[in-house]
Amino acid sequence: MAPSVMSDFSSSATARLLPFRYTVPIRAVQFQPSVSIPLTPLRSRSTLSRCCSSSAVAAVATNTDTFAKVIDGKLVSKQIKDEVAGEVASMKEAIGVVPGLAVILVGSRKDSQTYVRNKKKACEAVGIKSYEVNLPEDSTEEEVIKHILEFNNDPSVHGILVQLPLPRHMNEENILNAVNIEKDVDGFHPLNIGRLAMQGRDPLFVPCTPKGCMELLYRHGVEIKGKRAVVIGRSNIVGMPAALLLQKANATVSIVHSHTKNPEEVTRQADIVISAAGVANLVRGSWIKPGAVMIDVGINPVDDAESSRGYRLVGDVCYEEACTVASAITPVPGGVGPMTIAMLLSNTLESAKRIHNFK
Ligand SMILES: Nc1nc(=O)c2c([nH]1)NC[C@@H]1CN(c3ccc(C(=O)N[C@@H](CCC(=O)O)C(=O)O)cc3)C=[N+]21
Repeated sequence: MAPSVMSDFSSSATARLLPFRYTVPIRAVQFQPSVSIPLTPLRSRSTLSRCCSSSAVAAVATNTDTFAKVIDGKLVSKQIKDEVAGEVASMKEAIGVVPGLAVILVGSRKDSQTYVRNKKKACEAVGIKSYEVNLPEDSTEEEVIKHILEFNNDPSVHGILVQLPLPRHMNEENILNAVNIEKDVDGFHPLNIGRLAMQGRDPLFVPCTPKGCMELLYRHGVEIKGKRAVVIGRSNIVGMPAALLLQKANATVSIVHSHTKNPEEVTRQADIVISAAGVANLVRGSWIKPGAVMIDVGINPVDDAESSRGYRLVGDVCYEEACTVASAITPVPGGVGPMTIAMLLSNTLESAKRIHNFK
């Protein structure tokens, strides 16, 4: 039997994905101490198959009594996409405006191409028009900025996304600064991030991945106010904005990073963990407070001869161990990843509504 899936989602329309006021207590589970677990991340295939193989997960998953609930990001993202599709349709009917998203991809990284293709598909599925520019790896910063400025001035474009990472010779800051903040659906412009960090100010857009994490917490009735939260990682696009959002939601927040002396001990204090470290199986069972809620942002490829791609994706959290300690957990894949795309669509719709003053 598969782990139980949390399904107490709100049916709220995209009423702009505000925090829900009600809470549904997450059932605490019995702590099963794990014995002498090394703190070093598990990287080798042999260790991985011992710790976090999918067959091990399936075997343990038959015991649903002591098992964390699975926070199904794929399901929630589907729900959000349906909500967005409904609003896109009514906007088109009412004022004849179709939201538009422009995506700029520089270079030919396979993973970036896949992400961009998935974003385009997701746009199509909800009725958002997508525009794509592909530039060669050796383009200049000026060429990229030229396209950004064109999209800034194009009234049919409501959101602009520059796929990251950019080629090494480009200055990311210069490029992201060129995006009109009114169309910055990624929320990466320093003005948007700055407003996110300030009391009493609100950004026009919140970065998609951390927003997706918060949305999963809200839609599963996880109480955040007054809780201890730990964010692992401090990147501009995930860790740092995630910590700011948790703080805005009145959690007491710590950030664990590569120079933290006692990451395990700090993480074990947390009622809510958002992990965005990019290290496969970094967070072991012993790092987790019994009953904690685990949001796993990591998407780490590990070799897997049995998979057709030759690899499979695992999170930062050792899923199989966490399942016996945490009260709820996001899987990888199927957790935060699909939410990132859903939030991008939601931000693009929000932008079109704001620009056209459509309520
Ligand atoms: N300007 C910019 N904005 C971004 O939002 C952005 C970016 N650059 N660069 C790369 C990262 C990564 N990212 C993901 C989006 C969806 C999944 C996703 O849907 N993953 C699925 C499937 C993964 C698979 O099977 O390949 C899952 O986790 O279930 C993952 C990762 C957006 N990013």
